Order: sequence, then C-alpha cells, then structure tokens
Amino acid sequence: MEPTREKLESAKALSKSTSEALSKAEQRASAARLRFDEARLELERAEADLQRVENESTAAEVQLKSAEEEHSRRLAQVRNIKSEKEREATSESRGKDRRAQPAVRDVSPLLFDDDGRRLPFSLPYIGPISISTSVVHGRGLVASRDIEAGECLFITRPVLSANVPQSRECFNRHSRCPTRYEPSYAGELEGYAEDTLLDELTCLSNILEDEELQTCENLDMARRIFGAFRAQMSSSDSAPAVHEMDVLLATGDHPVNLDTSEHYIEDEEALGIIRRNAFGPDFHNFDAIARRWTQTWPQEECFYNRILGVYPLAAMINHSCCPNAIRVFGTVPKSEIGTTVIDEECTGKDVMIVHASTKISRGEEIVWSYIPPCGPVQRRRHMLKKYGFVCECTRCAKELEVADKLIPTLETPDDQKPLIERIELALSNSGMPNECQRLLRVGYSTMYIDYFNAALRNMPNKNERGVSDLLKLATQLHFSFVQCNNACTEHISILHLCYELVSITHMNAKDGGERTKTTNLIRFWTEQLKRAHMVRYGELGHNLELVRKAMKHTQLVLRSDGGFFRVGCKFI
Ligand SMILES: C[S@@+](CC[C@H](N)C(=O)[O-])C[C@H]1O[C@@H](n2cnc3c(N)ncnc32)[C@H](O)[C@@H]1O
Repeated sequence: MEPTREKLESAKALSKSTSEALSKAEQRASAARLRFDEARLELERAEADLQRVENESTAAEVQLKSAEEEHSRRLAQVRNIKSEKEREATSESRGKDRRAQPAVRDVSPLLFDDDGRRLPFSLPYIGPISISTSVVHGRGLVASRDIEAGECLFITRPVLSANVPQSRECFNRHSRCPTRYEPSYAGELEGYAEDTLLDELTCLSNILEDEELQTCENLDMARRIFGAFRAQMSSSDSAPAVHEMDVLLATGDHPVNLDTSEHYIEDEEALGIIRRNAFGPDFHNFDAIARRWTQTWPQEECFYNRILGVYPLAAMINHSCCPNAIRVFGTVPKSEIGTTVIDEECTGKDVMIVHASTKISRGEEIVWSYIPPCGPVQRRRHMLKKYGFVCECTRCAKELEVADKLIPTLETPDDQKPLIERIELALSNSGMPNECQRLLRVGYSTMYIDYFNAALRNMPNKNERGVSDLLKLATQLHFSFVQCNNACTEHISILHLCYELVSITHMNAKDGGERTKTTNLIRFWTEQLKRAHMVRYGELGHNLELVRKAMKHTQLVLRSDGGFFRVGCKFI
C-alpha cells in the first residue's frame, strides 16, 4: 500500500513540475513570438523606408539631371549669344572668307524647320574632324578634339544626286509588272539610281570636254567634282590632307588644278567609286521603296528627296559594327530673306548631317556602319562582301567567339517555341558574359521586334504580367543597342515600345505605391528617349521642344509602311 502511495505522490509531483515547465516554455515561446512579430514589423517598416528613400533618390536624381541639363542649356545659350556677338564684331574684318566663319556646333534643328532659332549657317559645315592618311584602313576621318555624344561632326550636300522623280520614272519604265512587287526590284532600283549618278558624271565630263557647254559656274563645279573623284581614287599617301579636304568637299576658294586628261573616268571604274561613295535614304531601304513604288503611292508623301547621293567627305569614313557616328538626311528650311542668318544659298538644299553616337576622344577614328547594324555576324559579313573586306571590329570578334555556342541550341527542328523565347532560354543557360549576350541580341533585333508586335496583338486586354515580361525583354534589348553605340531606327523603335509598355503599366497601376514605381519608370524611359534622339539628331536632348519634334518625326517614320514598328502612344 505504502509504496503505491509514494509512487502516486511522486507521479503527481512530476506532473506538476512538468506542467510548470510546460507553461514556462509556453510563456517563453509566446514572448519569442511577440519579439519575432515585432522584429518582422520593424523589418517591414525598414523595407518600406528603404523603398521610399530609393524612390526619393531616383526622383532626386532625375530632378538633378534635368536641373543640370537646364543649366548647361542656359550656359550654351549664353555662350551662343556671346560667340554670335564676337562673330558679328569680327565678321567684317574677315571679309568674304566663308571658311573662316566660326563653327556652329549644332545645326540639327534645321531638320525640323525650327523657325524660333536663328543660326549663322552656310554649307558645308565642318565640325571637329580632319582627314588622316594613317588610320588602320588607309585614309579616314579622325576627331580633332574630344567630342560629346550627339555633337554634329559635319553637314554636306551630295556632289551627285539620283533624285526621286528621275529614279521613280526609271524604275516604273523598267519594272516588268509595276503593280506587283518582286524581290529583285530592290536590287534593280539601286542599280537604276547608280546609273543615274553615272549619267550625271558623264554630263559633267561633257562640260569639261565641250567649250560651248561651259559657263564659269558649271566649269568650276565640274572640275571640283572630278577632283573629288580623283581624290577618292588616289592612294592614301598621294595628296596632302588639307588640300584633299577642299577637293573632297567640292568647295574651297582656290581653283582646282585639273589636268585636262583627268576628267575622263572609265564607266566601270566610275561605277566602282559610285558604289563605295553613294549613300541612300536614312530610314528606308531599297526593298521598302520598291515595294511602295509598285503601289499607287502619291509622290507628295515621300519624305526623302533622293535615292542615292555621292558625298565624298562622308565616303572617307571607314566601317565598324560598333560605330561612333550616325548620319541623317534633311532639307535646310526656307526662310524669309533679311530675318534670318541662314545663308540664302542653303535653303531648300538636301543635306547629310553626321553626328557622334557616343563620346569620341581626340585623335580617335570616326567610324560608322556601312550596313544595317542589326544582323548577326554571319549576315553582316555577307553584306560587307560588296565592299571587298572582312570586318574585324571588336563586336565581330566577340560575336564569332560565342555565336557557335548558341546556334546549335537554336536549331532543334521539332522545337515549336518562338525563336525569341528559344534565344532567351539558350542565352540564360549559356553562361556567357552579359556583354556577349547583348552583342548577340542585337543580331536578332528584327525578330525581337516581330515578336513584340505579335505579343502586343495577341494581348487584347494587356494584362499586367504579360506587359511587364515584354518590358523586361525590351529593356534588355535597349541595353544591347547601347552596348553597340547604335542609335539606329530599330533602337529608337524599341525605346518607343518601352515607353508604350510603361504607359500601359501606368494605366493598370492601381494604388499609390505602384503608381510611384511606374512614374519613375516613365521618367527613366523619357530620359532614354531624349538621349537617343540627342544622339540621332545632335544636341536636341537639351531642348524638350526639339525632342518633341524629333519624336514626332520618328513616330511618323516608324508608323509608315516602310518603318519598323507601329507605335500608338503619345510622348511625354
Ligand atoms: C568608303 S572607303 C573608306 C575610305 C578608305 N579607307 C580610303 O582610304 O579611301 C571604303 C573602303 O575602305 C576600306 N575599309 C573601310 N572600313 C574597313 C574595315 N572595317 N576593314 C577593312 N577595310 C575597310 C575598304 O577597302 C573599303 O572598300
């Protein structure tokens, strides 16, 4: 009996101490839970604070940037006024020497017929460049000082020109069935334009041969143009660079001494020079033009004047797939005589305007891409065969190094996934450095654009997930273009697309936090668009009004049938 009671007592004691321990443990656990909840709250508060600080700092950065821009714009204005006054003061002493006129750094607004800004301007405009006979590939242009992205390098007129009416007439006369487009028409159109240039050269040769055709003006012009052709043909070390510059520009005040036997150039040789020296319209390729011309398409809707032009100075520029310069074409606006300083002789003239597409250091060579820079390396090499060389720029070398790694993954025959999704998957599994991935992406950009078009079409209610996935992809492509210094049409259309996608996100954003995020995104993409337009059209980025005009201009082009992308949003 006794031992049983003892056992009972000790069991009771044990149970009591166990339940005391349990309740203590529960107390500790609930205190710990309390501390954990407090810590979590604290963390959430800290995260929210961090987000707010980040948002504020982005907004502050944007504000600071626009303040800096405003400041440098004002400074530039003040400097312009000052240097204009200095120019006025010294212009008399300079007499009629046009080449001595002080440099105007940017005349790009001329492209947009900006009546508000008066510029002392005459053609050609030569910026911070000079001809060098000792670059890697023979002769070339080099920067004569440090140059900022978007700065104007030079503006010239064509010395020979195949204009739209002539070329169109020739095209319609020769096309076998002008109402139905055939792929060969694009090549034919280019050929007709080249023949037109050859005819122009023959006319000039006739002037030099036949005294009855000669007037003071056309004789001098004919001599200069032949001089420019001769300069192109001469070997790199034959002519002194300064004199060559005058000849190449078909300008300058001293007469060109041309041996009478020098004005004759064999057709085949001349055609060869024309092919290396002629430049076509900016946003359009021959395929797009030929396609249009087989439809009833009014002449007035044409926003380029010429199919091909010969620009000897521009033809001094060597090729790179990672260019640092870009060209656009425009017409110098007409202006009332007496109210503007634009040289009367320049108005209505067709010009090529060349800008820096990135920073260029003094002495660095000016290079641009001879072909659309958006194809993969193999296609670019194929297209460059026409120019008789194999490009060995850093982009080509890097792409060749990694392309083989990617291509086998893309060639799975039974893979039904769209190409871009396969490319992205292959890239993310490739282990390649970001830089190489970006270079490869630019090669496929036309397909990316098709993919974006199709994705937007198939997304009628524009759901948030789909839009943000597209935006991520478009952002990658934007940075890829930046990596190659390309301010090409495809790049601008990608920026327009990003802007459109962000606007959709903004419309979809419900609460305040989401709206702040998308407002910051809109600011970011507005900056990117401004910068790209600045690079494409010169220092426009400093003036919002001109950016708006530039955007309207590219929007018009991108929306046209020949453009790359149709954009629907309004900007800024
Ligand atoms: C329009 S010209 C450029 C000026 C030329 N360097 C000169 O001395 O007259 C084009 C020619 O320059 C050469 N060239 C230009 N870019 C090149 C490159 N990246 N690699 C090799 N040769 C190049 C090729 O011979 C090409 O046919």
